[in-house]
Amino acid sequence: MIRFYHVYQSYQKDVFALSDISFTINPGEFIFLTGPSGAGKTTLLKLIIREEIPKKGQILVHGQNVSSIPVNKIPRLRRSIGVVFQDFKLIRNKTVFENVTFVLKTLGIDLKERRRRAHNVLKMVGLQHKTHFYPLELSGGEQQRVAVARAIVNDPVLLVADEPTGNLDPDRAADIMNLFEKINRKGTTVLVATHDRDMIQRMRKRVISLNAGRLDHDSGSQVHGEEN
Ligand SMILES: Nc1ncnc2c1ncn2[C@@H]1O[C@H](COP(=O)(O)OP(=O)(O)OP(=O)(O)O)[C@@H](O)[C@H]1O
Repeated sequence: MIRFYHVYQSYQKDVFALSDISFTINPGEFIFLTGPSGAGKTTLLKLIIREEIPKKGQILVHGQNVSSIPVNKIPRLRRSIGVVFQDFKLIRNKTVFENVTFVLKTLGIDLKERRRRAHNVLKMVGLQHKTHFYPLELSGGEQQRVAVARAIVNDPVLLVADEPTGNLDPDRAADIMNLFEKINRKGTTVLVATHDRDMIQRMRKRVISLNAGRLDHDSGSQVHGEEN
């Protein structure tokens, strides 16, 4: 599903945001990616969605080498991945409904079906009553939940989330994690970057820890026969 093989990323000469990262994530796994601020978590997620290309090493996502994937195949790769960005990336002049169903519209899915799917996911995140609001009319936590709804509306094969509970109170954060677990049980692979140690402990999932760009620990490395 996802394989990193001796991956390096740098933004400045000889300064590495990621150094020699290798791991494999199998289909259907639920993984937390953790580590201090600046450890490289967001960078790693950006490499998976091909927002960036590694300086060295190989990354396979769904069997494709993301560095060499043709430009015209990138949209298809991205459509199979639901992403919750750290800064939500909601479109300001579109309503919650339009934000959540934007991708469905580009895929030619009709309004009735878009409404049905939006209703389902907005109910899951507890925002069905805010369907026609604009992002700036919502709290930070509500915007975050819209971003989660948008990420799952197209039943992605892989869900990638960068601090998806950072702006939420503990009860809401637990709701979102329960939702992710539910999605995971239906077969979606879930990868969540977070600082929240309590949540990680409570959830008892595989944990990959980064520190200063290096893979510090992978709780699943023996189970999954990795070479870290
Ligand atoms: N576009 C960029 N240009 C230059 N340096 C960058 C860029 N993006 C990230 N970095 C650097 O790469 C390192 C890793 O950053 P990254 O955002 O991946 O960390 P993180 O673990 O996600 O941190 P946080 O928990 O604070 O979000 C940091 O030292 C950061 O300053």
